[in-house]
Formats: sequence, structure tokens, C-alpha cells
Amino acid sequence: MAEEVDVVVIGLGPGGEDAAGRLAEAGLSVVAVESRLVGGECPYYACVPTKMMVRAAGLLADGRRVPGMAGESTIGPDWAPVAARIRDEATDSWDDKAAADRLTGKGVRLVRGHGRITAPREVTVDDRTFRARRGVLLNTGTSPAAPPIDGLDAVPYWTNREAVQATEVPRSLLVLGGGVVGVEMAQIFSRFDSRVTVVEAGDRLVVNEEPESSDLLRTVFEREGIGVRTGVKVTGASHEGGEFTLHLEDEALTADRLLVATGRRPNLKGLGLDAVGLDENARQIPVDGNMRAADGLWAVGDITGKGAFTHVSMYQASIAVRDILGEEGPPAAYRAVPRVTFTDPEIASVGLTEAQARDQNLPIRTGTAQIPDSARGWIHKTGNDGFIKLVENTEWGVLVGATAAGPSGGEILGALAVAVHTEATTTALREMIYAYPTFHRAIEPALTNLTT
Ligand SMILES: Cc1cc2nc3c(=O)[nH]c(=O)nc-3n(C[C@H](O)[C@H](O)[C@H](O)COP(=O)(O)OP(=O)(O)OC[C@H]3O[C@@H](n4cnc5c(N)ncnc54)[C@H](O)[C@@H]3O)c2cc1C
Ligand SMILES: NC(=O)c1ccc[n+]([C@@H]2O[C@H](COP(=O)([O-])OP(=O)(O)OC[C@H]3O[C@@H](n4cnc5c(N)ncnc54)[C@H](O)[C@@H]3O)[C@@H](O)[C@H]2O)c1
Repeated sequence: MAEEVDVVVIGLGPGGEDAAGRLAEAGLSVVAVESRLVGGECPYYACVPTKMMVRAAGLLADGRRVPGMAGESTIGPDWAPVAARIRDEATDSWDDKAAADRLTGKGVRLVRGHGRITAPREVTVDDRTFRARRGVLLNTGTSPAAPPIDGLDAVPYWTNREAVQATEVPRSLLVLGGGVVGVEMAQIFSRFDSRVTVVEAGDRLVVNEEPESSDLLRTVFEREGIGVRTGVKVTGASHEGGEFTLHLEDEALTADRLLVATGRRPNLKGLGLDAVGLDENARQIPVDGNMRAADGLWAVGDITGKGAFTHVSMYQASIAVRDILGEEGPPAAYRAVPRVTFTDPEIASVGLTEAQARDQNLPIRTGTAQIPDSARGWIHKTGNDGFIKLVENTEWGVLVGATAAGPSGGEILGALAVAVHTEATTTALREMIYAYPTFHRAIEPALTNLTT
């Protein structure tokens, strides 16, 4: 016999967790179904622990920058405090009790297990069935995906989940995939003295970003001693005598560890999507501006294909909550989605890249300014690599995209995200006063340099 509730949330990533709590606080009866950890990938295996790793690696890098700038330094990397911080402060040894208590404290009924849609507005978890009067919200997220490389499935490679649980740094590391996960992890472990090589099938690192960002990262990586192989076809993988080997067409690369960071697959299999006329083999669940995927069904987060970021998941959750509660509001808009790759330099961008804008046949021009040429960049000196790149729609005179690469690139991006989001005119941006000497003051010469 099915239990009647108002809403069932399947999957408690950042968006699902937030939505379940808010709906319960609004007075609805909410069942939240989670098969792993309340909070999803971000707090346990992704954003939070990896940014603790980035912070630690950054401290080492700054320590190494002392000579010639501020005296002498001797750096002795130690992974133990990083591992301890991730275990104790970030993840509580990968135990979600605190998050689960927080959720149930808001009035949510937490059900552990795999949720499956068995009919419209109906969810089954093991032998329990729930009927959701208002509907079902999906936030099932993604899992690491490995490419079909001969032998790979038989080797004990790391994904992001094992990498954040590392208790020691491998002497050498092969990173398969030069996307966001790959480049962040490569620099972290390299700065802890691992000998790292990134192996990327595409012709550049962080392929979704501006080519200038890829070039910059490659330059910095090679300067730091990180091997970068792009345009490479891996034909096989093996693990023998404690050593991992990636077989390329004409050579073999070996290391103590292999990290596979080749993208994600959406957790849609076994979710019962066919019961509501959707395809579980699709790459994403199509949603409208109110996050509706079907009658009585909402979806938020990575599975919607609108940007695999925690802030997108949370943004969409707030819209879904509003819609479920029957409140009015603007539909989701994605023209100013910000993204930050937390390498050093940080690669931060918002909106369209130049290539994306050209693919949309927008009338554009671009302007770039180099951070080392700015007053603050020159003062900063070591570690000042970076640039600002602007993409302007010349018809409207507004920015449709921007990149802030460099020290604190993600923070500088704030100003550019406001400009893209509010469609501030480039005339207005030129009339602004930019504090001297800040990194963001380099926006001014980038505006001056806008040319077709
Ligand atoms: C290494 C790494 C670093 C990252 N760093 C950042 C960063 O710095 N900033 C940023 O914005 N983003 C970052 N991301 C991306 C970010 O982690 C995700 O975008 C974010 O977690 C949002 O995902 P989500 O809401 O779709 O759900 P997820 O976090 O993927 O969670 C989905 C949840 O649903 C559960 N679930 C799935 N199917 C079912 C089912 N049938 N029944 C019950 N439960 C189910 C899963 O167990 C999981 O807990 C990073 C990703 C990785 C891999
Ligand atoms: N700082 C952040 O916000 C942050 C950090 C990490 C991840 N994320 C999110 O997680 C998502 C997934 O990240 P990701 O790095 O796993 O995926 P990705 O799609 O960004 O990059 C995967 C890379 O692997 C390469 N690849 C695929 N098959 C390959 C093969 N056989 N051999 C060599 N290379 C191969 C691809 O060409 C691509 O460059 C990102 O898109 C991002 O949205 C965000």
C-alpha cells in the first residue's frame, strides 16, 4: 500500500538536499531518498575536499615563491594534514550523519536506498512505495565515467572519489583526461612532489574554455614540471608489479597511480524514467524554465545538462521549490553561468567563449589584457600569469562572455559575471572607476582593446 506524501525527492545532491529542506520548512510532507551520502558528490568527493587540497597545494607554491621576493624558504610537503583535514573537517570520515540530522531537523523524512519511479508521481524504494501528491523532484547527479580503453576496467585506477581519500601522495601519477578534474588534481599532486603527466585525447587542456586558457595552463604546468600530452590516443591500460601503464600508439607511460578523469555519466539508469515517458539512456533530462521535466516531475543539477556545478544545482533547486509551491518567478536563465577551474592561475569564466559566440553567429569583438602588464600584476611578480578576455556583442554593446585567468581569477570574475548577468553596457563599464592597483583593474585595458 502506497504512503501519501506531498513531494518525493530522489537524490540528495546540493540541489535536492536544499530543495527537500525548503519544501519541508514550507509545510509540505517531504520524503527524501538517498542511496549514498546526503549532500551528494560536492561535500564528500568533489568541491569541498578538492578545494582543501588546492588550498594546501597553493600554500606550498607560495612558499616556493619566497626566494627572490622575501628571503629564503625550505618547503617540506606533507600530505598528512591534508588527508586529516578532509577526513575530519570536510567529510567526517565520509559519514553524513550531521547532514542527515540537519535535514530531518527541518522535517524531511529521509529514506535510505535506491529510488525508482514506478508510475507518474510514484516512487518505490525497496519494498516501500510513496505517492507524491504534488510530484517528484530528481537530483540524482553523476558518477565518474571511464572510456572504453582495452584493459582499463581490470586495473585499480583512481577516480575523484579515491583521490580525495588518498592517505599518501603517489611518487608518480598519470592523469587520464585534461578537463577540470584532471587539471586541478594534476597540479595538486605535482605540488606535493608527485611526478605527474596529464594525458588528454583532445588537442588542448580545459577544452570548454578559451584556447588562451588552455595555452596558459599548459605553459604553467610545463614550467612546474607537469607533463602534458594532448591529442593522444590511449590504446590500452595495464597494472603489473604495482605499476600502472597507459599504452599510447607509439609509447608507454608508467606511474605508481592512475587517475581517470574523463568526464561523468548521469545517474539515470534504473531510475524508472520510462514510467514517465523519458529515456534513461539519454545524456540529460530536458527541463523547462521552471525545472519541469514532465507532469508532476522536476529535475535539477548535473542531470539537466545546464552546467555541472554546485551553484547551478542550487540555483535550479530554488526555482523548482518556487514552482512546486505554486509561486511565480522568472524562469531559469543560463546566460551568465560562472565557472572556476581552481588551478593556479585560476581559470574563471562566465557566459560564452569567443568560439561559442561565433557558432551562434553573434556579431562580436573581443578584447584581452595580460595580467603581468597591469600594475598589480607587475607588483605581484612571481605567480602573476593570467589575462582578462572579454567577448562583446557589438549589436547590443554588452558583454556576452568573459574570462578572468590569473591569481584570484574566480574573485575577479564576480565583476564580469555581474556585467554579463545585468547586461551592463560596455560604455557603462568604460565609465566605471577600477580601484588601483587591483587585478580587476585589468578589465579596463581589456575594454580598450576590444576589436573585431
Ligand atoms: C572532483 C570534482 C570537483 C568539483 N569541484 C566543483 C567546484 O569546485 N565547484 C562546483 O560548483 N562544482 C564542482 N564540481 C561539480 C559538483 O560536484 C556537482 O555539480 C555537484 O555535486 C552538483 O551535483 P548534483 O546536484 O547534480 O548531484 P550530486 O552531487 O551528483 O548528487 C546526487 C546524489 O543522488 C544520489 N542518487 C543518485 N541516484 C539515486 C537514486 N536512484 N536513488 C537515491 N539516490 C540517488 C547519489 O547517491 C548522490 O548522493 C566538482 C566535481 C568533481 C567530480
Ligand atoms: N572547479 C569546478 O567547478 C569543477 C571541478 C571539477 C569538476 N567540475 C565539474 O565536473 C565536470 C566533470 O569534470 P571532468 O574533468 O571529469 O570532465 P570534463 O568533461 O571536463 O573533461 C574530461 C576530459 O577527458 C578527456 N577524455 C575523454 N576520454 C578520454 C580518453 N580516452 N583519453 C584521454 N582523454 C580523454 C576529454 O577530452 C576531456 O578533456 C566538469 O564538466 C565540471 O562541470 C567542476
